[in-house]
Amino acid sequence: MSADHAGERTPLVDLQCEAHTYPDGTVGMHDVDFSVHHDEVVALVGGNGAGKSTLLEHLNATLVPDEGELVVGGTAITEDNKAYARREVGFVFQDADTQLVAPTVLDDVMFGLQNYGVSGEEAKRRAREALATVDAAHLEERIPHYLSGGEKRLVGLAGVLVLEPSVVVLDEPLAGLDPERSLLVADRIRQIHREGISVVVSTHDLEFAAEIADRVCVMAAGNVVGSGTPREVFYDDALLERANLHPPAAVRIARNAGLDTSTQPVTEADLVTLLADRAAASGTVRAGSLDCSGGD
Ligand SMILES: Nc1ncnc2c1ncn2[C@@H]1O[C@H](COP(=O)(O)OP(=O)(O)OP(=O)(O)O)[C@@H](O)[C@H]1O
Repeated sequence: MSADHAGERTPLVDLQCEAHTYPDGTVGMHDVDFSVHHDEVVALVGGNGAGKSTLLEHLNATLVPDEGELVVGGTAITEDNKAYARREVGFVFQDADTQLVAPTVLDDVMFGLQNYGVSGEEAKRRAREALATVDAAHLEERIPHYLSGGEKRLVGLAGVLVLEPSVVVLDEPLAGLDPERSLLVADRIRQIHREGISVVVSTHDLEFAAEIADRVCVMAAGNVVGSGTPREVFYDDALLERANLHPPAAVRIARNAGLDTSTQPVTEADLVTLLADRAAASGTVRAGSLDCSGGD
């Protein structure tokens, strides 16, 4: 959906945080007003220490504001109903070890379901289904602790999806993943979105953000300093500079090659289309003969 219309509907998650101060006195974020709406993928971008993880961890009440409020599905979250926030907002941590607790992968994915009273056989069936969704069915008998970083991330995602949350939050989902697994995670995010689950990801990979996001929020020094569609954000040089970010490759290549960027290409597929159109216009290449396997 268009980010411009995002504010017209009741958000799934609505966070107002005047400040979050860590025990050592560091202010992790301040003056943040952040919502997640139905049917959207939001990418949170920003330099190291900008406050992305701090913000994400507020979305399911892992962290709470010094002053402010978290509202999930219209319900204000307090000490007493944090479990509701955790169920509605599934969190895939960057450090997957924090969420893998059981002796085998299958047990681990079943764990949350069993906590909610789902019986053994039913929990097993649903856990297997969730593992298959993230292409990790072959790992079910493995010991979580010994999985590779990328495998842990996929199993963590299965453990979240199996609980059928309304929002999935992923902190740096591509960190440490090989290119094949990165494409798989991007695909899974699109699939989760198609199934009606909203997604929030933090990432340093702006190409990935351009590929998957409906809305990009830019953080700097603990604050959300700008947001918009990928095109709006990735052609806003002043905003990117403020957050110490460089535009995604498609933007840089289009500019460096002196292409007409009035269509604001932000993805590889956009760039290929622009090149194909230009080649067709100059009569050198038949339109459509260039291909881009990365796009959808
Ligand atoms: N547990 C903590 N105790 C003290 N300070 C913290 C803690 N966690 C984060 N911070 C600080 O809060 C600020 C925001 O950190 P955060 O991890 O949210 O940033 P980030 O944008 O996710 O960074 P990165 O991209 O490097 O992961 C930083 O100054 C960081 O040092």
